[in-house]
Amino acid sequence: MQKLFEEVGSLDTKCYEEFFLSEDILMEHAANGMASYIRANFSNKQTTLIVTGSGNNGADGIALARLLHGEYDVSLLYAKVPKSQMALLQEKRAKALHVKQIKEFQECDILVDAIVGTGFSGEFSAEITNLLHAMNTSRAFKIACDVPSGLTKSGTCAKATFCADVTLTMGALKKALFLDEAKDFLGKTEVLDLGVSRKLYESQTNWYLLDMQDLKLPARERKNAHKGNFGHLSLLCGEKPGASVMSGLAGLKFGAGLVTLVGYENQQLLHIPHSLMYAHALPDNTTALALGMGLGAEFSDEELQDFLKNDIAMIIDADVFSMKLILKILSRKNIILTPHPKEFVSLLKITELANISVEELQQKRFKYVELFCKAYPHITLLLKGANVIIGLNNNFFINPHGSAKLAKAGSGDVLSGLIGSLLAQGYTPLDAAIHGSLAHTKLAHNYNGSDFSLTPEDLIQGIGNL
Ligand SMILES: NC(=O)C1=CN([C@@H]2O[C@H](COP(=O)(O)OP(=O)(O)OC[C@H]3O[C@@H](n4cnc5c(N)ncnc54)[C@H](O)[C@@H]3O)[C@@H](O)[C@H]2O)[C@@H](O)CC1
Ligand SMILES: Nc1ncnc2c1ncn2[C@@H]1O[C@H](COP(=O)(O)OP(=O)(O)O)[C@@H](O)[C@H]1O
Ligand SMILES: [K+]
Repeated sequence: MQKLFEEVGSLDTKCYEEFFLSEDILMEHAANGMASYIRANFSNKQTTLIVTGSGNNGADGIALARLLHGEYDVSLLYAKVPKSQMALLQEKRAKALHVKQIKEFQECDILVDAIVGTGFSGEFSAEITNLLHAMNTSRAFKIACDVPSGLTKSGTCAKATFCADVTLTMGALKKALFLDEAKDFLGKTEVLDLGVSRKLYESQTNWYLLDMQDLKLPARERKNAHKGNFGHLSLLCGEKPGASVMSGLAGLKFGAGLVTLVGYENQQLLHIPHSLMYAHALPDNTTALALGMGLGAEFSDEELQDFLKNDIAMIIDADVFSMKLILKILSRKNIILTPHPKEFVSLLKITELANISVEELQQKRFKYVELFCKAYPHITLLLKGANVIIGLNNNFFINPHGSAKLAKAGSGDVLSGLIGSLLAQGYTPLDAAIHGSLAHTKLAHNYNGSDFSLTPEDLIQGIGNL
């Protein structure tokens, strides 16, 4: 798990005030980190172009050009002339060493974007927009210095944004890098030290980035065990039974000892897989209940209220986010909600926390997750998306490991089954959400068919190889 920060200016200040480091030292380390990356990954026969802006991001780029000069065929292109004190100083040094400067974009092997960093706001001029277009269509390997130029602090992207293969970010990871919109521009990320180790540079935070290695699979350590030791997951089976069947199969495969679909009174099912049980009432030994997936309006309000009255741990998804009865359980401790953005917008409206569009939510995902978790501090919330956010009270976790392979109906049903299974097996709601989500994204990652072809059945099949 890695720490995430809203801003790193205060961390830089700590370096100046507590560790007596200067801005120059920090910048030299930033540039050196980028130079080391280039040396480790590319031969000095490859041409490098560094495109710089007027602020300190540009200054990082000019310092990098100086470090590589004499060793690599490196050119500097000023998208904007140096303006900040550090940029002017770096320009002076580069000039003294006769670092090559060019006036127009040229093809190269390694392209470094140091136009703007965390100081960017608004949109670029037509000139920089055109330049970014040329950079983005270049065949070069693309490196973003600190952040891809065009990404703002809040995580939204300018109309023209640099599209990096790798983002070498300074000091610590910024939250803005992990908003859904940034995912197409970021490439891989690496953190560069700024003259002190990352551990010392970083301070307290309540936002974390999940690593794939954090995944804790359900362990079957007990030898003298029976199915009753691994929980009983029950799932409401409604209008679209396929959804709960997929959840149920995922739950069984992920280790729940028993899985039962609970249908409504007049339900007529053609067939359900033989490994799932079927009932019309909630089995007494249920240890976790999953509801919402394909639910529809088949159960009456009274029936649903009876289910919700149970004190059992629950994972709630899909259709329930448009029902007012959800308000009755939001003070409970053992509940996980797993809305996608549209469902979360509905939940925010029902709870009267906000009346916003999906677009606004997507631009301010962090803010609205924090708002909900503050209002309902016992609920574990998992907001789906390209980067999943999981929140409980004042702690937040981002899972960035998913991919567009998962953008298909039924992926979310499998996720509900994975989380429900862990909940049934005794994981806390927060752990069930974190590890269920990590397993879900690992399943997509492990799938070796073509990206467009992943189905919920493939995800379920893959559980056996986790
Ligand atoms: N101590 C420090 O300040 C350190 C800073 N570092 C680097 O400095 C960066 C932050 O530097 P700055 O605060 O100077 O900010 P930036 O370099 O990100 O950008 C600010 C500059 O960009 C221009 N700008 C802003 N919006 C623009 C727009 N829409 N179109 C065109 N130009 C625009 C501004 O006029 C200003 O000159 C970080 O991202 C990082 O790369 C690192 O070297 C580490 C140390
Ligand atoms: N582009 C993407 N990148 C990563 N994960 C994605 C992407 N698109 C969808 N997902 C994941 O797939 C799942 C989709 O769930 P959901 O929208 O509820 O679908 P359904 O209800 O049809 O199963 C979520 O876990 C979501 O985070
Ligand atoms: K940049």
